[in-house]
Amino acid sequence: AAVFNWPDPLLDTLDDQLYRPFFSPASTFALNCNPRDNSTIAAQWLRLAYHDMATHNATTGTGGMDASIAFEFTRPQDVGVGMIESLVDFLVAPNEYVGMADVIAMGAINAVIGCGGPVIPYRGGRVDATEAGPATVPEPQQDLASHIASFQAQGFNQTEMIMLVACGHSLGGVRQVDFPLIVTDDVPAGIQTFASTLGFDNTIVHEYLNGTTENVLVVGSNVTTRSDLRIFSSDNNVTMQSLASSDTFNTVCADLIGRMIDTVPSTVTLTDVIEPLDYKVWNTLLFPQGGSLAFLATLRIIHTGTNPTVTMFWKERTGSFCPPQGCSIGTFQVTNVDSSFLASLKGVDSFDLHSFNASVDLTTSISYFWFEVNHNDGSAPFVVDNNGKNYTIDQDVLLFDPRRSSFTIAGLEMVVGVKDPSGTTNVTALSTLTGSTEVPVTSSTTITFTLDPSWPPADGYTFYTSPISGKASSNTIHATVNGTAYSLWVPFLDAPGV
Ligand code: HEM
Repeated sequence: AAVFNWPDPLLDTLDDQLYRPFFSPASTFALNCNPRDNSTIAAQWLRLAYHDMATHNATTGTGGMDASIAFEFTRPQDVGVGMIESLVDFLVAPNEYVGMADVIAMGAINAVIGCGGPVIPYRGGRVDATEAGPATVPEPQQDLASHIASFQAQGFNQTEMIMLVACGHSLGGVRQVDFPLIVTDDVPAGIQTFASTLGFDNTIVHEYLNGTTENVLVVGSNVTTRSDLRIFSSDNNVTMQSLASSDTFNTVCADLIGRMIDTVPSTVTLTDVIEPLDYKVWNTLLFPQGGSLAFLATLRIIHTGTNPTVTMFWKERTGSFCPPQGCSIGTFQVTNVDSSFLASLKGVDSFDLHSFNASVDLTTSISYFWFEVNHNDGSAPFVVDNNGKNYTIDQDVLLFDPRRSSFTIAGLEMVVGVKDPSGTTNVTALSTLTGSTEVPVTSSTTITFTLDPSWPPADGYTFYTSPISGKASSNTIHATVNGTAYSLWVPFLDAPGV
């Protein structure tokens, strides 16, 4: 599993999106196999993911899961409201570190579990394309040889092609409005589903094998577009028969859909599989407050039923203030929060959030922190120290100040403190903006801060402010103070203790 060395914005964000409930649309909307457009959100998300991947060329190492689909919606093979609606579902999820391609991949695994299918391992780190890929999504009117060639190019052999199509077409169906030449007869609700069951299961296989299928790509009156029939029968049904066991079907689909979402350009390296972290440092904030530095931090621990006592320790940045074993403070609040559906399928039902609100000496400041978890059972306290590296605070010169900041209807009046009395520091933020269905879906803008007249200098800090758009999904603040460049990523604006 991926090792989390704090700070790691990519893993940090992906962990939140995977395992924090209702945090990301990509882990929420498709649950309960929720219906939409007479199909399901899950079916729409899975089709979107396949079409995004289908630009891959295994020989040249180009294309794959790269969100190039956002540039390709006008192509006939990508027709359907579900495609654009799925992208809209995901618009708020990317940030500076997590691209849309990672979100589409996350949508695919949540689509499958949302409809009762198997858990698929998730890796992150996909890189978004800046232009359309080749038009290589297979189409129903093409012949078998073209389909074999397409899947070969995407990295799947003929057997795997049969399996992947059966897995994908476990969900959803063909809409008459989009494919009138395929769905030639009127069908209820304008869609001919691939199988008689809604969920992710191998009913598609059984109904194909026992001749009861109504899959229009198998038995439709338009023989030219019977692509599923040509594909499924291309090895005399040997592969389809092998999928008659639902355990085999689930194992095969988890493997192949996993490979599908991990199909990326050869220049991209994905992370290891991201599992729920045993310990995650979360929502750290450092800012000047009434003659000291307020330091807020939360340690997220997988709930085990025991009630450990957690202590946070820290060391000063300069001089000596803390005792040799470090300054320390106990939790001010422990909250038990639910985990996401995916986390619960991995055996993690909830997390305990141990929150700290420390008052750090202003002059000696803080350089790093760590935790001791005491299970109160006579065993030695367990040290949580970022895998031996400690949790390092690299600077205290440029700080986001959540208490001086305020929310407005338009967004946020962000206030940052700069440890420089001159009042002439040039402070900017790079805001990552979401919410556009125009490509590129994620954009960024640079914002300039000005001296904040409502917050006079205090505690050695000068305060600067700027309105930040409500569409900013995260901000990185930049300032150069006395020749040194500082930057601070602000992924969240609130934390326990603010
Ligand atoms: C030769 C290969 C394939 C062809 C020709 C094909 C063709 C089609 C067509 C024509 C539709 C109807 C779309 C609509 O009406 O909105 C469809 C739906 C769908 N396809 Fe495929 N497909 C292929 C492979 C795959 C693969 C490999 C997957 C995923 C692993 C997949 C997943 C889906 C899903 C989930 C739907 C249902 C969408 C919905 O209900 O909104 N397809 N496919």
